[in-house]
Amino acid sequence: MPSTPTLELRIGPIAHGGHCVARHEGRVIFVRHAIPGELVRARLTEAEPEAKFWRADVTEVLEPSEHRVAHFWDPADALAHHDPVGGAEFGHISLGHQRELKGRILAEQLQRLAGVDAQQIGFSGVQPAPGERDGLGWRTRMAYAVNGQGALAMSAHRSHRLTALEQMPLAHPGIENSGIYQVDYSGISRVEVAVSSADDATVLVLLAEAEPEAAVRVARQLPEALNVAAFSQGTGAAADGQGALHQLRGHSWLPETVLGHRYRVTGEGFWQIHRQAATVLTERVLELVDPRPGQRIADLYAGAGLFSLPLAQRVGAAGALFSIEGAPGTHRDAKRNLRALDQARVIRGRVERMLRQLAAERLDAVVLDPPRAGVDKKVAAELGNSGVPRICYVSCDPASFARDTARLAARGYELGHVEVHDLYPHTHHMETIGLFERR
Ligand SMILES: C[S@@+](CC[C@H](N)C(=O)[O-])C[C@H]1O[C@@H](n2cnc3c(N)ncnc32)[C@H](O)[C@@H]1O
Repeated sequence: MPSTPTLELRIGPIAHGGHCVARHEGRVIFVRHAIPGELVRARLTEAEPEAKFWRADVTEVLEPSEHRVAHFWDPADALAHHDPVGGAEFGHISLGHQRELKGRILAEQLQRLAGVDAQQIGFSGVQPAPGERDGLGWRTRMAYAVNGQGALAMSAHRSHRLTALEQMPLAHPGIENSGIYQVDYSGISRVEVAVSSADDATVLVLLAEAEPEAAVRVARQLPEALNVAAFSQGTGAAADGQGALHQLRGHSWLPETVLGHRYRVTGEGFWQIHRQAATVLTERVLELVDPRPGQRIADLYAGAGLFSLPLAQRVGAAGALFSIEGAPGTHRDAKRNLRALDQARVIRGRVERMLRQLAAERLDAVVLDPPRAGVDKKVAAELGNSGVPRICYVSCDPASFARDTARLAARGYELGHVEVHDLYPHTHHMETIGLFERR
């Protein structure tokens, strides 16, 4: 029985961050595992008397939404467990309605933070990945905690409580069938697993923050076919990438192929998570930016060069492509991935510091794909002052995207087109692409 109090709540609108808004005696309560319109009983998880808002998790549904479905994964089912694991927090909502809610979140954020009416600029709803049926098996990258018994585990939302796992239905079958769940990971802090979407089979296991003897012992237990490396993060910020990778078996990188272009991605380096994301996003960026021979384009937060490579190819030898990435390992991948193209200038550094250097380059377009936090104020201001005719902004967070839309608008850039792709089914995440043109 729960020791914390429960409340009966009528669920209001969906909000950014995967929860719905409800009110109790005038106070806002952010409720997880609910659907707008439902009447639920919810357990308070954060309820400081003086706090402006509280948090709660649904424990019982008194009046279900017509869009409620049985959760596909028991450990994440809030109706079955008090501390459901995170990572599939929309699994109780039909896939179609998940997309409807994500579209509402984007529209609300754009309206509230940037004063933009999404419908007026042609926003036509959230698009599923091509061929999507059940929203399962899409994650080509997984990160697991390790519990006290050495088993792969995940934590509940805003909690350190771990649940041991024997499967994760959102993970790519190449990961699920690789034999990783049957191993004792004692002595390892975190396990990251990635599968190549080029062949759906090559798997790399990264043992993070591992005691050296433990890493060797675990590598011996893992099936022979798997590539294994030990990884230590170091102390720097992600973009400064002070991590060190130590190869234990096979390669410490994965091959990827997107629209006929071949890439190599180092274990700890960034790559899109959904098995189709790299293709979907590259196709859309190319269509929106429409690069022409001789043009000069910058790809900021470029990762391993996913967009840089086809952009460089399209601008051709008479053009120039500037690919800027902060993490050293990922930058090295980009250098290697773009080495055949003389027009590609692959620059390592933080965008905040490098953008000024591009000011004299008379750019025709900028593509940017920052981390969840979006671009910082200074980057938005410099981009806004750059005079570049078009900016294609790829974003994994609708709130920072809307905030940056307002910042760019203040410098004369109008959001003329926005689209959202459901590249994180059964979670509240989404991928937004916006095209800004200079007024
Ligand atoms: C969302 S990923 C996009 C990568 C690439 N566009 C792709 O789709 O594969 C963001 C990238 O920005 C890098 N990054 C984060 N902060 C940065 C910064 N301040 N300056 C430069 N790169 C940064 C990360 O290392 C990561 O590779």
